[in-house]
Amino acid sequence: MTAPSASRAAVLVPRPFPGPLDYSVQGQAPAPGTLVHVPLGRGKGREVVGCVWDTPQERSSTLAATAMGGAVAAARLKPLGSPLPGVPPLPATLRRFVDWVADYTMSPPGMVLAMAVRAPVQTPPRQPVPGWRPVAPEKPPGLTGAAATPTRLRVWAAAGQGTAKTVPELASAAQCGVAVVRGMINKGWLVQAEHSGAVNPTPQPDYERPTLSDDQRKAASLLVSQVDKAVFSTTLLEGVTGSGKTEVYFEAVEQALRMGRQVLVLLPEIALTAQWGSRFEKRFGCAPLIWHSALGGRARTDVWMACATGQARVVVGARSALFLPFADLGLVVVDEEHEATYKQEEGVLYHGRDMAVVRARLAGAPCILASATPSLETRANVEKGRYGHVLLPRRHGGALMPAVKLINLTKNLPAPGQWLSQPLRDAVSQTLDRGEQALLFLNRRGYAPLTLCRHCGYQFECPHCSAWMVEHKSHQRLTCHHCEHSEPAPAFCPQCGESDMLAAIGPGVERIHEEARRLWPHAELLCLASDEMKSPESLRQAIERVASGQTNLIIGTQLVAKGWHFPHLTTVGVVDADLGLNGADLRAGERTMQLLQQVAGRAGRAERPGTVWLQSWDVRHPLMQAMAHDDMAGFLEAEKAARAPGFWPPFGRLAALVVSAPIAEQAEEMAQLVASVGPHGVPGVQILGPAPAPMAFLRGRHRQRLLLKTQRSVALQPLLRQWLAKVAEVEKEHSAGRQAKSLSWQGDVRLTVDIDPVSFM
Ligand SMILES: Nc1ncnc2c1ncn2[C@@H]1O[C@H](COP(=O)(O)OP(=O)(O)OP(=O)(O)O)[C@@H](O)[C@H]1O
Ligand SMILES: [Zn+2]
Repeated sequence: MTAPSASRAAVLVPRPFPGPLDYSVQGQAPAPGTLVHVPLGRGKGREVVGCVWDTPQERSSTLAATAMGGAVAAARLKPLGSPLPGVPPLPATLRRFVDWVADYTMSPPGMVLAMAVRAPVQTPPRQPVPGWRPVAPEKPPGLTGAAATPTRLRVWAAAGQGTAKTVPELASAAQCGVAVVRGMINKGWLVQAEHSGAVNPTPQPDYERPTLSDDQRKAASLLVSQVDKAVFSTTLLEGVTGSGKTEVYFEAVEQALRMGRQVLVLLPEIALTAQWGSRFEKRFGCAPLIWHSALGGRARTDVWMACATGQARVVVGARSALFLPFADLGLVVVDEEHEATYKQEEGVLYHGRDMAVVRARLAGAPCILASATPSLETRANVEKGRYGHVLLPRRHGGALMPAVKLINLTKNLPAPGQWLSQPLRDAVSQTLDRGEQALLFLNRRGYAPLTLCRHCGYQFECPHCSAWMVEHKSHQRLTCHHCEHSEPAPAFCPQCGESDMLAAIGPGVERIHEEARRLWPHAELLCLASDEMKSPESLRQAIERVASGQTNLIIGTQLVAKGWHFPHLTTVGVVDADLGLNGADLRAGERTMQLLQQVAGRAGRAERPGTVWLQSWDVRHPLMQAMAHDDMAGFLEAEKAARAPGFWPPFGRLAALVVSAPIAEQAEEMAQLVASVGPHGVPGVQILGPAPAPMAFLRGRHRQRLLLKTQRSVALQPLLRQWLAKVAEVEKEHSAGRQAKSLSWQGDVRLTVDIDPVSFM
């Protein structure tokens, strides 16, 4: 170990530079991880908050050397500013994670750092308040015999756990009044210590433990032993819908709590945190800390600080919670690991599930991936022996898996302008008659996906995207689902001027709602779609109404297919089971299967068995057959067999390159040029494209796509780095030569690189 140079410090700043910048330091450099103000650029007073970074030797040798080339003469260095007051340094495990994510996703490390430090930079931490700790490790003489009441002993134990706690925190942890705690302070048994100022709940490991079934106990004991070992491992917790996966991984959470370590649980959607939080509360006696982008600045900084000081015990959140500065992470859980929403599609393009595994590895902690329909990627890792595997084959409490029935739409065609076939109508009517709940599922928001002029054929398209405008009847507007564009519902055709010929084509969830209201006027209807649920609170109330049986007919989009527990629901009707099967997406089949399984899994979770009806135009499709015969294994084998020969994931790796520009020719020309300098003729490597992207026009930009596909044995990032370096070289030559006729080098042409793409738009 060499002492850090007294004259300079490397600081990573939240800007797209290739690596940290050097600053001059008077005396001893602050420790790596310290957040400091630093001047940036030429102008006076331009300052940002950066993070003191490690020397290249201290970083992993496997990382590409990202230091800014060529040392700047010491005399020309700008001086390091003051540290951010009250903010603990970023732990080394988080700094290594930032480096790792940057390296893997090929993003500037400063942009990854930005995600990790935004909270305390935007909202400074609270002033510390007094907290309390035990006066000594041993119980004081006064706290013995009759004076050692169970309540006092609980307070004593709580005070000794983790960091200092406020009086209300101790009272809550020991389930007693504040007077007991105050009394102990007066006796001198507790002494003052610094506390962050925010009140953090203390979950109790055995607040209310369920009795696990044999299957559940077996699965749980393996997960608990992983936590106990306190080393990195990854385990897939696979269990059919309603098998109690949550209860099982709660046992692992309990173990981490007992060991005094921190737990991170990732959910694929903010919407799920409320129901998850109340389950957690029932099990552990208090709410978890919640982290997601909709949180206010103060709340974010409180959670951030609680993670850094070790006071946060359990944090549940969206993928961005991976970048919280946990002091002592002892377990990472990724619930519904197969969900595509784990992929961040803007800024740093990372996959939350994969990065969760990396985060756990760097922290030396076990990772649990939970799902009823694990991704093929995760299954492949299980097959290779990289991930462990535990299975819950049955539903909890003897509930049966729902029966699946296919409705052939070619033979049961609904009347024009209607979407529910007779068999489905009958099934719903009978369900309502029995006093049970039914769900009609259509994964399409709005009223109708297309508005058409029947006179001239004009289609209402988004002016900024290659997409139809979706009618939203409730707001009387046409809206693009790919950008912010929205306009009032038209009164006449802009092309031919006809006013009575505009027609809504196809159904959205609002239209099914309308049809259902006509068919079952006495039903208690509820529409569960993101457009209706404006706040987490309105969603929570809606879920509660369904769960408690206050509604008996639910119309919903993918929002209802999540991990909800609806005990009264027995009939699920999927209005368009084929939706999502077509298109350019590599995982279209797999994804549709997961969604259908997930929505089917809401049915029959309690005493009464469930039935799922799938309306399809193609009942012979392998997926419909697999659904009807409960043969997911067969379906997955077929999926794998289709992907293996071409080395598609998980058998090979992909990177997508998207070139976009305001003018179509610009994007085309640049894409051709990118392709021309690509790694052609390299064994195990294939370049596909360029071709116009399926969304050839998006938010006002024309898009061309290329795919780099490699076999597993090929290192993808180095190949891509060389490729991009060549692109930059050619770009330089062109701009030096000022080739005026080349459009690509003028204006706003962008190239984005997406490693392991999930979206194929
Ligand atoms: N051992 C148990 N004791 C009591 N209740 C249980 C037990 N196991 C599961 N349950 C209950 O059964 C229901 C289903 O469990 P849970 O939601 O954990 O299943 P899941 O596998 O996560 O389902 P999904 O994949 O559909 O989200 C919940 O209401 C849960 O509280
Ligand atoms: Zn648009």
